[in-house]
Amino acid sequence: MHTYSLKVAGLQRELPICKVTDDLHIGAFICFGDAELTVACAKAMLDLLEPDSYDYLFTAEAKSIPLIHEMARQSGAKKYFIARKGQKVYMPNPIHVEDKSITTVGTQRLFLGSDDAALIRGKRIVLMDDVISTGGSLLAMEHLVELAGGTVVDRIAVLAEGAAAQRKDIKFLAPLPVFNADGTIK
Ligand SMILES: O=P(O)(O)OC[C@H]1O[C@H](OP(=O)(O)OP(=O)(O)O)[C@H](O)[C@@H]1O
Repeated sequence: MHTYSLKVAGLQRELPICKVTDDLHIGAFICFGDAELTVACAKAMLDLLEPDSYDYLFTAEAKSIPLIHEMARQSGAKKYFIARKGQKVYMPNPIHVEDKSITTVGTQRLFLGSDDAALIRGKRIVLMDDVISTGGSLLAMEHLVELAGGTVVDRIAVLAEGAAAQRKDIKFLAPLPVFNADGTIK
């Protein structure tokens, strides 16, 4: 398998290059289980945010969960929000939006309980994710926060993949190219 050598937050990792379609391959950035990387990326992302400029961090499950937790822990935040990709019985009257990402076949849905939505109402929210690629997940999170009555004041990720690296409305630690089947950069 081809790999891509990524340096981010002062650490080097070899990302396996995985097929999305015959024409599009991506470097798989998986923070799960990598405590050293999670701690370093969380610190570097917090360095890009003004501490007083937002009330809550917000993400969608799953791979960004350790990252958002570590960002909250390092910044002393007592609360953060995670949109779920399925409805849970303990979610009172959940609100939901459609979500489509580069790595998932078909459409997902993002859910938020009305208890969480009530806490978000009127608050300044920073959206965070491990990777922003097509921007589909970010857009879905933004819609969910708006539906809850919150205001998105910043968008931050570890990596901006492909064309996302040209976006001016997001903050990120490093760009991640997309690849051809032979492992060369597109
Ligand atoms: O900008 P996009 O095209 O939306 O792609 C980025 C999203 O895709 C990946 O999540 P994935 O859908 O694989 O979900 P997971 O974290 O639950 O595995 C990644 O963690 C981002 O959330």
